[in-house]
Amino acid sequence: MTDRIIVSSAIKPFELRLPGSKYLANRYVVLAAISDGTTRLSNVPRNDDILAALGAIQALGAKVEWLDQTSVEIKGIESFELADDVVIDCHDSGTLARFITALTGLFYSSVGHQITITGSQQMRSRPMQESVASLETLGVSIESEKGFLPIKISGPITGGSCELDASRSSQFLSGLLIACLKAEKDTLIHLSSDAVSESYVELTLRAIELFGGEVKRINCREFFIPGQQALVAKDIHVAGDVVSSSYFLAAGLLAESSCTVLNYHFDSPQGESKFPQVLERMGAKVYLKQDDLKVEYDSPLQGIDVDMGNMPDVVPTLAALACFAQGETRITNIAHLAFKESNRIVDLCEQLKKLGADCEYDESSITIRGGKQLIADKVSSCHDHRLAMSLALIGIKLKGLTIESSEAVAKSFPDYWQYLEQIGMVTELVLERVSETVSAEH
Ligand SMILES: O=C(O)C1=C[C@@H](OP(=O)(O)O)[C@@H](O)[C@H](O)C1
Ligand SMILES: C=C(OP(=O)(O)O)C(=O)O
Repeated sequence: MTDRIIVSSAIKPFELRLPGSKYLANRYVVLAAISDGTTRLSNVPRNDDILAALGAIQALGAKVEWLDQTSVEIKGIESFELADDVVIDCHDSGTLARFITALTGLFYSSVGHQITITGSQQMRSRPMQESVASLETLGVSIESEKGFLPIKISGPITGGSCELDASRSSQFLSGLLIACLKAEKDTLIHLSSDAVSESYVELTLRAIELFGGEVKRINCREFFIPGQQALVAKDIHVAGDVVSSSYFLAAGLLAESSCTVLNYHFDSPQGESKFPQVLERMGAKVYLKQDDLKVEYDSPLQGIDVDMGNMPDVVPTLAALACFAQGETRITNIAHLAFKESNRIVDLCEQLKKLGADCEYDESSITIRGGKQLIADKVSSCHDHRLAMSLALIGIKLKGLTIESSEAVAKSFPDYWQYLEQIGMVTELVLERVSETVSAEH
């Protein structure tokens, strides 16, 4: 556990290019694993989630080779017949857990080999029941304790039709859409209610299309997936991560300066790619310059009422900004944030309150009244990378703020603190705590 203190901040107008999108990389990695031939991915974010995803497909028989720091070659899996027992560790990645659980449903064994899927303690308490139930309907055998990881799984996915509940996470649907491309027969998925984070389903459908796969979206609740499809390996440059961009756009505004993100992924279907429009509503000036995005401070930010159902991962970024906006910010339609790495409604607000923020919440919304004088104190990331990165932004206005468990950023953005340094923030590890831990261990 490492505490990090925000020592100082002197942010001038800056520009930067962000690492590749973990959202796209997660999809490309699993699709490459079930494609014929060798996929080459460049601009791959080398974070804990993506390293775990590459480890997972490797355990299933894909060949993975790094060509340089950010380029990787993936040769697809040749046989879905298990030659041995396999254990897959998803670490903290919800996306991987849901995608790989569906994918491993394709594997079978005539001699009783099984795949065990596990994850960190945090991941073992996040929902998996929906994936388990729909896979069982499609012919897969699963052993688990009430549907949580670790689970033992043996396929194959025969296909047919299934109901799926995607009201807590769209990842259950995305995983199933990908895996069923290779099912023995055609599959019809019927959603029992609308999917949350719906834009991520579109992200998945686009990625499937890129690899030559076909899914027919009959209507917003029904998907038809022809079985036994042959996917084609691709060469892909992974576009920049729109959620990682949000921290720097917010940093520029808090510093009353400007941020230019080079090669911003404007045409991404991911909801969070529209975060600049939210900032514009708060009073920021937003410019599109060919492939680049510039967000500039103009006048004090204003609180807004905003439905963030399709932008779940930038809610903590918005909450940090809202603390310094004039008036009230109401963030609605976010009940599914309770099932992230932390409970991003309760945990986020409780940390903000520690600093004296005027913040309240219920099961599907957060309200923050900005402009309250905050006190530099210790807040915890609750081992949630997005809380660590967003809470650190408050340090731009509040020197001496300390983030406990700051190492959580490794999940999606291991170089985050170095990036902050590049734009003019000085942060330091609080060594006392590290030595306390060491002496406590001896
Ligand atoms: O499919 C994906 O890549 C993701 C979907 C979203 O999750 P939910 O659908 O659970 O909201 C998002 O919050 C998560 O970070 C990544
Ligand atoms: C929720 C997230 O990821 P996952 O669900 O894949 O753990 C995230 O990156 O904010």
